[in-house]
Amino acid sequence: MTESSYTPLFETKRAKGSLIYKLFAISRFVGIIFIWFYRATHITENGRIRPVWIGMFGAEIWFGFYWILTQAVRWNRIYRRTFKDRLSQRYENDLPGVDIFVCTADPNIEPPIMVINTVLSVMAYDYPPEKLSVYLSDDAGSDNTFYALLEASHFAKHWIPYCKKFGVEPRSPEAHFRLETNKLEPYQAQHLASVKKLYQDMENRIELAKKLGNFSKNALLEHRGFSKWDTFSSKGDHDSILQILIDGRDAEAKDTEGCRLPTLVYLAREKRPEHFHNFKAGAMNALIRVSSEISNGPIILNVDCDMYSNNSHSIRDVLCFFLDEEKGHDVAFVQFPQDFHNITKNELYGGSMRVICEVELHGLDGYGGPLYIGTGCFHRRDTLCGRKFIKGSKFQWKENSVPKTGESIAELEERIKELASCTFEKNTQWGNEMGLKYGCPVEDVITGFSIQCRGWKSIYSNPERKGFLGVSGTTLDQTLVQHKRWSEGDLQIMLSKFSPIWYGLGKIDFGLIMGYSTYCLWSPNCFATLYYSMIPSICLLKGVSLFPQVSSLWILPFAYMIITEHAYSFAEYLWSGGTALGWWNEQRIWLYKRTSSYLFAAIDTFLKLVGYSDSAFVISAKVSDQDVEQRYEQEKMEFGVTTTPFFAILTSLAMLNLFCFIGMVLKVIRAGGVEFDHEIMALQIVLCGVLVLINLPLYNAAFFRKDKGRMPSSVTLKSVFVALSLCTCCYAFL
Ligand SMILES: O=c1ccn([C@@H]2O[C@H](COP(=O)(O)OP(=O)(O)O[C@H]3O[C@H](CO)[C@@H](O)[C@H](O)[C@H]3O)[C@@H](O)[C@H]2O)c(=O)[nH]1
Ligand SMILES: [Mn+2]
Repeated sequence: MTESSYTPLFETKRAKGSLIYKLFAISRFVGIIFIWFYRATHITENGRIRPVWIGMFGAEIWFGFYWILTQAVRWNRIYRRTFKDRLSQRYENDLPGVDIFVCTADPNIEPPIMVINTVLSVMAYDYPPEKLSVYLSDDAGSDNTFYALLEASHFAKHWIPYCKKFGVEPRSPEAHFRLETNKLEPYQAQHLASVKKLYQDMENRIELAKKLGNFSKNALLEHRGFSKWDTFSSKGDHDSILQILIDGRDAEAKDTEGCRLPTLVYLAREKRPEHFHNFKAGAMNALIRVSSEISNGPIILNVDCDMYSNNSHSIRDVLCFFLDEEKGHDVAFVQFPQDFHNITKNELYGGSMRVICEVELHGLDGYGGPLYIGTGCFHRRDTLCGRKFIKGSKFQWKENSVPKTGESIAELEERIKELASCTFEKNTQWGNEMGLKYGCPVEDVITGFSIQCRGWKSIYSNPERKGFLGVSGTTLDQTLVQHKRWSEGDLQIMLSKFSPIWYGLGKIDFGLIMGYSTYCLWSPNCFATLYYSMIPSICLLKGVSLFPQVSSLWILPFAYMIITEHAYSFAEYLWSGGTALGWWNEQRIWLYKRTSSYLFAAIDTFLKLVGYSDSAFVISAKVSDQDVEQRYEQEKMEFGVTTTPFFAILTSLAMLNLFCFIGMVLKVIRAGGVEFDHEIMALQIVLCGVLVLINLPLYNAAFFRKDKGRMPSSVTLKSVFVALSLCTCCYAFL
């Protein structure tokens, strides 16, 4: 193709209305300055500094500063559109190989049947099968998962042709079977029935094998793979197990229609108690090396085991970015949003992260690209392995290929198994300059950031039809645990050598630095939020005023900030596709995350800094009991666990606000309204009142509910005690 006839493979559009938004933001900035000015000039009373006011000032400085950071992701939003027909015209016969990595780590939390649904969905991409290779990393080294994958390798021979023949979406069997099927043509209905029957038989066999703890004689005889478990002692202590279940290069590997099949590989990297395994990052790096000897696809897609492909065209979408002749050369990775198939209408736990996906990531894209968020992300293999971007360089897609060695599959497996051993990375740059970085609970974010600092861009791909759908947490505890891991990991990045501020400066756009900082500073939000949700309420009880009185002009900036904050976030939430009640729920979960997850994340990060604690990767639950599931569907908040420290804090705070509010009301009644000055207390009454309102589901769970999801009475008792003591102490000393 000549330069002049260049037609792009994708287009980029800027969001409309950004001027209006900028004016609005400036007016809010002025509001912040007024509030700061008010605090600074009113902090003394009769020549003495009011200590409680210092805290208020501190909190307001933090909130103002943090709000400024969050502006970057709203200034400059962009949207992408791809032209897949042009891609086919130009590259159909030269498409690059794509290696797909699926990670799993625990067959109880992540049932094998769910894992293989994800695997099958990515095997059925609309892409030449001989260029597709799917790798499953199993950090549990579970023979159940292996067995399920073996079953999937057979079922794929029926499933893939079915998908392609009828062009079905999505291509995860379970998700497809969930769809309405009564409108199907008889011809497809017949095929569907038979493929469904095969699926159910397979599912039964997998279930049965798990129950009995052994595998059908056929499977054992047929597959030498099971012998690898002979030396297996536990999930943390075993040899590498590498099995090529379908060899895509083998001309015999065909589906029922005679078409080639994608390569399918099972890998359980070696684990030994004396070698730290680095969680998912370790698994990914082992996969990068092992795959480089089998298929060596220049593009790598990484998905969590619950994130099935919901759109069979995603690979083609992504290639429009990578292969664009003008703008594709510096693209390191293409990130899809994290979407979920089990979100309820008013998402009680804010699970969809709506505003992040629909607004903020588009904003980051405007400054050089979104974060790598660990799943639904396509990488350029070379970049992931540490290659720098050199300005002006153009990438040759055909470079990567695996030399033909003529070995048998078994010989190949035996030779490259070494790449997944515990000692392989010793004295290498893996986990550091090469592959995913180690030592951070959000390996994804820090890895993506360092790639961007090497001069690469990333792209946010958020087409109408969602690319991937996973499982969102179905209990409050799960949500808080997950956010603790994220906010802790992000804060660690902020304090590490790879801090967006000092490491990123000069390497990436300043807007992107601000964007990263909003996430990396999630956790420190806990302090200002805790202060603001406790002290004004206690002062209300005591009759100490912390805000300007209603008749003063100083009330204006406060009123303006409070009203615009909520009105804007409400509008933004609705634009992003949410419901009004969903927004209200979002406010609650915002408060809960900030006062529990973020607090523990900050404490643990501090302990880690002084060498007292190690951060772990607590795997998010993907299945739950039926009654828990039912309450989730009904959007009833789930509190029924005693073992979590989160609830004690949340309940204590809720009780504290309840007591302060009731105390205030009693005082007013007793004094007949004489001694109580509503004028100077108005904002505190509103604040405390809203905190009580937002906690209604919690009081309900603590005092009225009878089901298993209610607040354990031990937690309620403890919290009432803590709240009462806090009220009394503060009352005495403030
Ligand atoms: O030792 C481990 C731990 C986890 N995983 C896998 O990592 C994935 C993500 O784990 P999950 O518990 O589902 O975490 P989430 O909180 O849902 O994960 C988000 O956040 C993580 C970083 O904290 C990223 O790694 C994920 O990709 C991203 O989806 C799953 O497929 C796990 O099987 C491993 O392979 N090995
Ligand atoms: Mn997950």
